[in-house]
Amino acid sequence: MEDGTQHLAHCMVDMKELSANPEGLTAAGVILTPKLPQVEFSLACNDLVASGRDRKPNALVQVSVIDPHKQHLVSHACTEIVEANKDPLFLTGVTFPSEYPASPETLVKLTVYDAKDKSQESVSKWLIFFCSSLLGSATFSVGDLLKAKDERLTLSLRSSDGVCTAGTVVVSRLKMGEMEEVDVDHITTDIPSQKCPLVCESASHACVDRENPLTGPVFKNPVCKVYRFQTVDSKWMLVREQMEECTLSFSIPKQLLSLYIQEDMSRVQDLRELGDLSPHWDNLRKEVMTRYGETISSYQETLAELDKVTGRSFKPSCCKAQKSLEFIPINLHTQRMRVTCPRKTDACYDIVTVGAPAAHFQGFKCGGLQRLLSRYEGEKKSTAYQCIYYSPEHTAKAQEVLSTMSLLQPLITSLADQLLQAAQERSSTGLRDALKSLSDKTENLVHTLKDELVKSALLALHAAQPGYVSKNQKQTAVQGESVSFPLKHQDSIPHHKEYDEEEWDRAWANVAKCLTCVIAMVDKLLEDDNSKQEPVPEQQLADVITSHNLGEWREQLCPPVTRLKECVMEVVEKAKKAMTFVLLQEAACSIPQGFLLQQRRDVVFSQALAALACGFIMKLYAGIQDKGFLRQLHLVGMVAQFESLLSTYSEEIGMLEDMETGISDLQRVMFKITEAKTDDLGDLQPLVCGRRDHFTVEVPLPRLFFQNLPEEIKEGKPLRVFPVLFNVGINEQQTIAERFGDISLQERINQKNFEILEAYYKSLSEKVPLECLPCFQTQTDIKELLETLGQNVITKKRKNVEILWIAGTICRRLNGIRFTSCKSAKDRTSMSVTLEQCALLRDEHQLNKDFFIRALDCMRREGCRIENVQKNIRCRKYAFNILQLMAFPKCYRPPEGTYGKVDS
Ligand SMILES: O=P(O)(O)O[C@H]1[C@H](O)[C@@H](O)[C@H](O)[C@H](O)[C@@H]1OP(=O)(O)O
Repeated sequence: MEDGTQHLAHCMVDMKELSANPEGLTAAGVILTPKLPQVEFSLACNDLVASGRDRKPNALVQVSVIDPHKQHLVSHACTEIVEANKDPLFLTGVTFPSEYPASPETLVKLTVYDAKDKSQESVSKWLIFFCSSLLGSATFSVGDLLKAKDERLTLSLRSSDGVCTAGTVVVSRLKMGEMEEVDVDHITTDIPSQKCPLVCESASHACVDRENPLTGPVFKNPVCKVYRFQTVDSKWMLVREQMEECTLSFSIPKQLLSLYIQEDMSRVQDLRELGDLSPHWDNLRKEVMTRYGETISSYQETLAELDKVTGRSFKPSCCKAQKSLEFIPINLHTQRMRVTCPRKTDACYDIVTVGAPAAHFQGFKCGGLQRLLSRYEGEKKSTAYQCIYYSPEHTAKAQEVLSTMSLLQPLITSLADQLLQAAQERSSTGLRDALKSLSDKTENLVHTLKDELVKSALLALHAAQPGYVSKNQKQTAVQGESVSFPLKHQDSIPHHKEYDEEEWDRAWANVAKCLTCVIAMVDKLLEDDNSKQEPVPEQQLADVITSHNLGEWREQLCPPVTRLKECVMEVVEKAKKAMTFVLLQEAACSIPQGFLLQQRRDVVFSQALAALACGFIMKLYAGIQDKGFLRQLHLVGMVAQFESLLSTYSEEIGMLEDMETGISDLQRVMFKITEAKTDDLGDLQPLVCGRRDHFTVEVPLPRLFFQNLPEEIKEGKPLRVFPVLFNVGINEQQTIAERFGDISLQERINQKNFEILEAYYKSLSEKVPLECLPCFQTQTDIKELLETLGQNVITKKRKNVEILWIAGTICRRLNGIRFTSCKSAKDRTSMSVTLEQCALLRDEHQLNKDFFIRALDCMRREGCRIENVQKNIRCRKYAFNILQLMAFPKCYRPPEGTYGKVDS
């Protein structure tokens, strides 16, 4: 028998081997299907003989693979312990993912142990082998199983001396998606709820993959687990968990960092272009530029560090406070539960798990973003003695005006050129079309420029130039706010002429006038063209000919179009300076705090966006053939529901405050679907563009999939997401918060996000027929669920996890993206994900109630989440102690033996 250390070592080798072929993808073409697990089987034993005569064994099977090259055993999987049963039937199955180099020759060794007594469960699973006695073992090849009748093998278990038979082990192949209804009582057991191990019969040997073929180029290193559980009517359901990493963990933050750098560099450039400023403003500008420079070089350093990281696609929890990785989300994984039930189509339930998007490196001593930002706004207002105070709304408006102008100006120029091109070609339709677009865009621009903020900022900028003296030497009013800094007349500098307040109105009105001239000219040309086509008397015909001789269309149209372009250029330049001046105020009065806060916000947003993009793509791939879903997506958008289990005590308050802002900032994100140039992996990577106030994530799809999308999506319609966050703390810290502290943060978050969710549902039901939503067995009306949620968020009830359950259910019913989070998405998150999975099996797949706790324990003991813990801390134990667990709601407590102190 191998000792525990060997088991552990083998297990780690195993993990390495599993990730050896990280891509798991076939070559280019329409590739996106990683090969799915092909060989999966369940185990049961019969007639086991325990050492003590009167005892029935507590059996577990340890599954090892004999490595043909190295000729040694590699631990592969382990079942749960079935207590006091000589004919145990194990719920945890065995799977060989396609990445595992299994072949028909692969030899599998099954070793059955007797865990003696229940107290042994309090030690780690891997140590159980130390204190267990070996009952017997059997070996078979994968080929034997595939060839066997009904793909089932019954093998004799040999005792350690190889002489006696210690019972039998039954190996039954499992096939997802190929389950027939089978009568299940040809193996007798002592426990009525444990019947036949035969859960799957297939008509054909070919494993048909009924999952969506598009599983994606961004998901990596799958970990799979299979189980079988009994339904209320004594049938068997087959369940597979698949957990994957996401390459977006790194690629989105890296793209964002480049965009932040680019944005800040262009801010610096804009500030330079403000021209001469009086010494006071010039000094502030220099200081602000220095700060931008510091941010830029810090981000460049981080980016360089990240570029050095290769081959990793997740950040383990132990690196959460590492500076160079602060933009990377913690422990980001996707998890899919697939369920096969007799006579039913398979169902999949997806969830994204991620550590709280928060500035772990910067720490939480002074709280998190939500608190820091509001405190900072207050302070800024009262201490902005050096500069002009603009409200956050004004600053946001200035950013918006800048973005709009940077989009519209080049567009107007190119539409003006298109108009001239159409004139050159004498194309009436071309002229009309180009004119229509040109008018629309120019009107939009004029509308943007008419904003009072532009006008008042121009006045403020004028006053900030060297030698300015105001009419009455009095403080200048800036849009209802007063300039708290007295603008002094500087004698040494020549005086400006008085500021002409009407000048700006004339400037933007000129743009409108130029457009009117262009429209009039196009009308005239088209009218002339029309009349030329009508039969006309001789004299009039001569006039038409003469008028045409006056010049070609292009020549006639050129002067007003050129004037329009010049006017647009002129106003945009002025407005850009004005808005840059507003942003200078914002930056100047916030030195250094504002810059530090912006960096914190960038960090948190980066983690949140990586998680969101991962969830969006997972959802999109899964729903790519679902017309209702696609319709909902482009007509309204998708809910992204974050469940958080942070406590409102100590440093987790700060985490939650960071998370709240990070998630809310996701409202500034849109998605666009594009057609990939090729099906190569590189061309299928999402692309982020935009700036802090508005980012777009472009998701390329292979041609085949892109072509079948609704026209609106193909045309590049921006797709919205509605992020919502619900938090309920569950641990001992939350107990303290509830007894002696303050849980108002949690209450406020839940209330606010409930309102967002409610508003989303309202708009969804107005725009999309509710038949577009997925069907569920539990057909409680969504409205009713919302009402219950609404009541729960206002009810004072300790650790009211029902809020999370109902919010999660609503999200699934609304076809949204589910996220679960805690500090590191390792321990509490694992409890929640497994609970949610079992609740879905109970509510949607008639899981037998006697199997609920067993299923939950199996998943927590042997499932993907314990592998997640292993990946993070290289130890298979949830980091809870007994005292902590006593404070947990019961259903969040892991089974004995799976938790404890983690040796680092
Ligand atoms: O995954 P988490 O629940 O955030 O992990 C916590 C765990 O809940 C807690 O009991 C333990 O003391 C640690 O703080 C874990 O956080 P880590 O971030 O250290 O994994």
